[in-house]
Amino acid sequence: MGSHPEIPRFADVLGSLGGRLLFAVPKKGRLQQPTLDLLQGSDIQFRRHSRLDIALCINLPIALVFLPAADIPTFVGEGRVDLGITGRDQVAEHRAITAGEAGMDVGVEEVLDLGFGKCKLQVQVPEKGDITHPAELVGKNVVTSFVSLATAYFAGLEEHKDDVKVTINGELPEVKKKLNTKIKYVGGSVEAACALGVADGVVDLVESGETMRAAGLKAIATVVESTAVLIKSKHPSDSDLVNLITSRIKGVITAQKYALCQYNVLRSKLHAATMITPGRRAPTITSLEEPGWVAVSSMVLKKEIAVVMDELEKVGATDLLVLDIANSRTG
Ligand SMILES: Nc1ncnc2c1ncn2[C@@H]1O[C@H](COP(=O)(O)OP(=O)(O)OP(=O)(O)O)[C@@H](O)[C@H]1O
Ligand SMILES: O=P(O)(O)OC[C@H]1O[C@H](OP(=O)(O)OP(=O)(O)O)[C@H](O)[C@@H]1O
Repeated sequence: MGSHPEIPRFADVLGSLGGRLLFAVPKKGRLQQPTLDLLQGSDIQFRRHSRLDIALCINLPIALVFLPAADIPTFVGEGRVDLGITGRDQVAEHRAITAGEAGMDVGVEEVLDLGFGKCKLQVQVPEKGDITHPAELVGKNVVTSFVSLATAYFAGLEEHKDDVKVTINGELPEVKKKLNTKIKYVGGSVEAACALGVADGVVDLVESGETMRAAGLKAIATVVESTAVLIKSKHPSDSDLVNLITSRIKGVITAQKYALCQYNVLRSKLHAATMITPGRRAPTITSLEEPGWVAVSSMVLKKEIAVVMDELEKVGATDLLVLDIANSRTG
């Protein structure tokens, strides 16, 4: 028999944490890579053994725990894990679950919107069918992976059948009685349920809409709009470290969103130019050796950069440069 190299076990690593802050990150799926990129940008260094779902950070007293995105709000909500990254849809589902269980507290606070993983949880029905409004699904079969959110949503519809504007962005309708609508759980490929005759409608995530259209479905209402979020437990083990990680992640996100725009302009045109580039707090202005001229440097949203450059040229700015920001700390 060959000898096996020593493979650390999850329980052993967990038992030897020595007061480290636990930070849950998605172990797979669409949120994993952008989350790992964010950790790298925040200089949270770690080494992960293959197959092991826990990794100790090398340069901070943190341990990363790799968990399914759907389970992260539960672990953070229970308070054993201090921080987590998951979708707002998953946090909303956790809220809907805990709202339905007497004495259970949601236990989770959203700290930061991370901007990636943008999608919508939508009510969808067959494109060629008669249903055009979610209230028409009341009493019928609805299939979803988000059972508690869908239950709360249809409870709202059943209570206010005539109210066409029932949405639960933020507000959760109370589930007071047994629903007439039959909500069934499936773990994936939700979009197939209507074609397979299992559902009259589904509640599923939509990003580009390709999956929905390929399944012959159309969206008729939005239950939750989602992006990835940083969440924390209500009583983290080390609030200072939570604040440090939050600042680092915030710095990386700001750096991704903004570029630094630099240009030269006549002082007489400075007012017009700085109206175009007001900066986050204020632009930095320095005098040039050439009389009457100033140099301006200002943070500009990346998505607006082309229009900003067009406008700057129109007011006479020259020597325009746009520089990437590697990292940032702003107020
Ligand atoms: N098409 C999408 N576009 C953008 N974000 C998405 C999309 N689908 C899911 N998400 C986000 O990613 C989160 C995790 O979904 P994903 O399907 O990647 O998870 P998973 O852990 O691999 O689960 P599953 O095994 O059920 O697919 C969702 O809760 C949502 O916030
Ligand atoms: O609007 P689109 O860009 O097409 O994305 C939406 C699809 O993405 C997710 O599924 P995923 O691909 O993660 O597979 P799953 O069905 O196994 O969850 C979601 O559940 C939708 O099916």
